[in-house]
Amino acid sequence: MLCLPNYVLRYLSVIIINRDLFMGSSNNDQKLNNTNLLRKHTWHPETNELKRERRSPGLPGTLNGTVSDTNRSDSFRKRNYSAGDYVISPGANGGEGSSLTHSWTFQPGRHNQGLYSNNFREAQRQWKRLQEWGEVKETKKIKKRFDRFSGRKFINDYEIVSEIGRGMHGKVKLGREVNTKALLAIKIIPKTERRPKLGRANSSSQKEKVRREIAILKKCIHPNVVRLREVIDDPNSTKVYLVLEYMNGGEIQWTENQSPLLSVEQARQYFRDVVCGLEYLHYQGIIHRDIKPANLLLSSSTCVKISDFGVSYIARSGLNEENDVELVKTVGTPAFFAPELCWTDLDRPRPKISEAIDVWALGATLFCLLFGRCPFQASTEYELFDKIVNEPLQIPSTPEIGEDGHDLLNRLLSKDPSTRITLAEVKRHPWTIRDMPDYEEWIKGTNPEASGRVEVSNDEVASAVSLVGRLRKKLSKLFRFRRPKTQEQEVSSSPSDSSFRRENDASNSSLALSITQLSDSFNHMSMDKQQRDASESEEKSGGKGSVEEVQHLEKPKIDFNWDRSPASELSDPAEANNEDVGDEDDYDEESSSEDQSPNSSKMHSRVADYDVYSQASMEPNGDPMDYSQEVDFDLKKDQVPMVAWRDYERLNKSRPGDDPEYHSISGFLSSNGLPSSQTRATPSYYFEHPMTSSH
Ligand SMILES: Nc1ncnc2c1ncn2[C@@H]1O[C@H](COP(=O)(O)OP(=O)(O)OP(=O)(O)O)[C@@H](O)[C@H]1O
Repeated sequence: MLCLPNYVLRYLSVIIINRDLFMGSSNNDQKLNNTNLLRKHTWHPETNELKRERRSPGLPGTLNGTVSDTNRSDSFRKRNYSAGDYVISPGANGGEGSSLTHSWTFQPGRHNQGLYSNNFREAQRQWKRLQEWGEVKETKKIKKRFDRFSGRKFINDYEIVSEIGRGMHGKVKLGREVNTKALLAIKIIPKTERRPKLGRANSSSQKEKVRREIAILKKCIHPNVVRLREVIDDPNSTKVYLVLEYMNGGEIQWTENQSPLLSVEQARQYFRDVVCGLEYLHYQGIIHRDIKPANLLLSSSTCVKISDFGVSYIARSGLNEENDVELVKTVGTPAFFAPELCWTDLDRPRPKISEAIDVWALGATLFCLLFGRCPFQASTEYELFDKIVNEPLQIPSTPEIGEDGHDLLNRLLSKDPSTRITLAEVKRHPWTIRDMPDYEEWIKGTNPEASGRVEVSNDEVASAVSLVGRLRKKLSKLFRFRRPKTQEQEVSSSPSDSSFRRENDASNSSLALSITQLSDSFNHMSMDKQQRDASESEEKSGGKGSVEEVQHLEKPKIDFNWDRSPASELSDPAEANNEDVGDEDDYDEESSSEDQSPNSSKMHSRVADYDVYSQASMEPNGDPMDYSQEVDFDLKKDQVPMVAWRDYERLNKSRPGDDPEYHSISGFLSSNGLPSSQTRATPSYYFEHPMTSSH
């Protein structure tokens, strides 16, 4: 009989089992299932469309049974529909309000190979490729470009493809390296918190967070730690750009209505990866302090990597010798806090805080992955802390994790950090190594000592990000909003104005104007609202004081100064179609290095951008729109209608109803014939339109 090697047999069985995936099927239902089986899908409420999600398929074979969906609520639909790693769309067979019932039995597919044969080797192969990146690249200059014909946006060597997600402090974009076409994640973090909000870190802690994250990522190079490729930190920019390895599986999806989404085998596999990453970090003297499923990202080979080092602790002289007060700070996520962090008992000494807090959080994370809920739950933080410290751990009976599973969880979630299991012990625990063909090889291959120790010094943390000087910030704002001089502005002066002059160059009259112009611009932005408020308060008070306020806020005259076409301004002909642009939403915050010259004609287009936004983009109630989160890029003169159109569409969508203002814009743009990126109307057309010029 013909003897075939094991791997060939495995591939053959995968092909036979999944023949419909490979050969197609005439049955529509089957096709639907197959499509859904290949990728996780997300329902997009705005378009009522199913879209393929960035997340890679997980490990088939995790769910046997029926998944049904019958007239689920809207809020439920907005979340991903998940069934194991597969998603059923409510819109797939009929759109809004339809019901859909599907059942199937999963079969092991090609993605389960890693699971049974240990994905460690694949992860290592992938890791080798990443190592070709070498040292983290540090770039001190940022150049942003927008190709108006294709609508493509670029930051240095990367094209911005889409947005992956947003965190508390920044956002993450999917980027594509222009030369290699490799996908990367670009994390954009403000160097300082712009508008500190209640419950948000203040400016200095934000700076510290960014610095720590960069300093750690620069040094920590490990297959289970998200890899940093480049830091783009332009001193003239208020943001820092971290170019990271793209984790196309996204965050681990582990729960739906408090039910687990992962099989025990998947949870175990992910757990092993986190143990390796964490062991490496501890070896390097780093306590992560925020281990939880949301900070664990999946790569294409379903290898899990630790991310988000914003609250990590960096020991100066090895973890064992430290007993820093810094460690006592309760940073991280309460549900994953170790008992020693929740200590409220004044009669008993608080146990020493060490890297064991990460081991607890790892236990809590494993609990989440296995059972779809946190080990301790409460409605208030106080109650939660009390439970974490005093309540015995209850391990659910399903799914069945065996005695060794119970033992491991009990030891990970030991209330006393001195008896808590260590990571070295975890790696040899029977539950961890179950199913591993050669666990000794794994333990040897993942020994952190092999990678050598790196040190992250305080100096490195302190110098991880260049700060934007106050002066620079002022200048960048000034040039962004600077508008052509008027006689009135020439003679105006204010205390801030003169102090600014003293600080810099008294002879520079154009700079002397700047603060007035700047504040004028800001006033202009909020003018309509203030006018309304002022007249309201005048009405209420019946007095005259508020009238002065209104007069003070008189609308500045719009004067476009676009003698030259943007393309002709570019010195490099190759760049003729690629204009320099601000970042997606940093339009009102920063300009790139080359825009700093007051003589730059790009500056004028920025002035125009501002005016366009302040005029064209009011909320229907008259409030100026907050473009800090919305603007995709700076406008140039012939893009104005296009952006306005897009805004119209967006507003109109989100506000159905009859708003004449927006319908008027719509009519105007449609009559212009090309309500798309091809529109070639100029801003003057736009402002001559009776509706828009009436503002
Ligand atoms: N390298 C990456 N590859 C793919 N997705 C990523 C990557 N880094 C972050 N993400 C995703 O981008 C989103 C935002 O990430 P970010 O770290 O800014 O937010 P966060 O995890 O909520 O952090 P924070 O606690 O700082 O707010 C998250 O959904 C995260 O999963």
